[in-house]
Amino acid sequence: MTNSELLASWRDAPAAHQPEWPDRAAVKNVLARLAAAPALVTPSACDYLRSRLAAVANGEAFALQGGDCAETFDGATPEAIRNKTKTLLQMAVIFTYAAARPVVKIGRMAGQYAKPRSSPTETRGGVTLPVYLGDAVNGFDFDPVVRVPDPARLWRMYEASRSTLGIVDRYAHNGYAGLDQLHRWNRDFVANSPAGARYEELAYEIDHALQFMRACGAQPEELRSVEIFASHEGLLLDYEDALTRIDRDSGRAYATSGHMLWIGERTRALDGAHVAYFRSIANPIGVKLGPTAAPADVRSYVDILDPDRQPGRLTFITRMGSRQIRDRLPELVRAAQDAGGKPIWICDPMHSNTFLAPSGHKTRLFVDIVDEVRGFFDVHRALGTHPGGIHVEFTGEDVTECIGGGSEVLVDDLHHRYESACDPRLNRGQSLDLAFHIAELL
Ligand SMILES: O=C[C@H](O)[C@H](O)COP(=O)(O)O
Ligand SMILES: C=C(OP(=O)(O)O)C(=O)O
Repeated sequence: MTNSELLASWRDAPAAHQPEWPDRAAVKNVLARLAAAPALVTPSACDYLRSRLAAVANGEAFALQGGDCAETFDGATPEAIRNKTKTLLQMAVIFTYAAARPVVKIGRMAGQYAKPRSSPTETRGGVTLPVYLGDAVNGFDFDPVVRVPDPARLWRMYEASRSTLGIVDRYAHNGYAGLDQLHRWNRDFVANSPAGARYEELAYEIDHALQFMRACGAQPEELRSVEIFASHEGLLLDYEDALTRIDRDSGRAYATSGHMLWIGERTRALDGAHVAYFRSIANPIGVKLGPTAAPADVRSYVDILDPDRQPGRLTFITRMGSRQIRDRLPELVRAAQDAGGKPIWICDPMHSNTFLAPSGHKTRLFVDIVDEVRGFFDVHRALGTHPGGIHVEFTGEDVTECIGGGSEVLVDDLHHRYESACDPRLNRGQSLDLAFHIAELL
């Protein structure tokens, strides 16, 4: 198959969870605009992430992937993005110190605007409307006009992603994200949170170590800037295809909407359009694996998506649920080994631990999240493989969406600040608390 045949091949396969746009001409127009627009990330930056992930595949680094369940256009403010970035950096510092290994930081950011849903419709008070599919497709308000898929939103997704990348990039490189700012990230937070206070103690220890290093003449690069990569679920294939660019040097195709894209649990059919599209791009990619994933599927993903067995190319993001992780994961890890693959294994302890609280809020128990991560580490330790990282949904705000952890959110607190546009996220205290639990495992 030629490169362009490979790139076009996804169009012949069934594509699950694609929006039904009412105005096809408008879709064509916006896709043409996107196809002519500048790439959001460069192929060389994607290759660089792959090289960093190769260290994770080799057991020399740990990966932290996290951010909102569903980004929103209104939520893409500099302050909210900085708060999310700070949370990501604080968690990463906790891991780095605990594991004494580099942490590859990957935001669920700058592109996480489309959601696969369980049902195509939502009913409230006897009224049924199309379900919210993410800001890239329709609006969140329960209103018949707002819920109609609008292709102009694909352009807004591009713009919001571009502006988010710019904010993160400035934050990462202007001195605010360097290790000498450890206390500053926590300043607004330490007073009212046990996890913040624990973090502060750790920050003092790190300060001490840094002073020692400076006294020895060392100037670690992380003191001044950090690397933060962007990832999202590559759900909307028309959007991804329009932003696919051929790298002039290598002749390979790259999704330029983000450094790393993943295939979701609902769209990972082996003969489906998502697998076909992902096969054609050279980015580092992920595949979510839920409890129904079979060992034979894993062998096929390795063969189809990582034919060259390139370290850092393929990540399996497992989301089994705290009750199934210990039973389901071992055979999948062995299947990847049988196929001669060396994928990265990342634990998503969020997506199979969701339930509906009596108040009607979708929520997750902090203890289940911790337990799934523990199960993930137990399995890898027993098999002698590397528990490569975690994938979490969090925000930098003090929301009340998950129960327990940090400064204890109770089931009756959920309504106080439930702001997620889709699934429940850890707030900042819960995120740091989780990071300290994981640090013990590291
Ligand atoms: O984030 C994951 C899915 O999009 C989400 O869990 C779907 O939620 P639903 O089951 O409410 O549709
Ligand atoms: C939809 C998601 O998860 P999953 O595919 O694992 O259900 C997600 O991570 O947003």
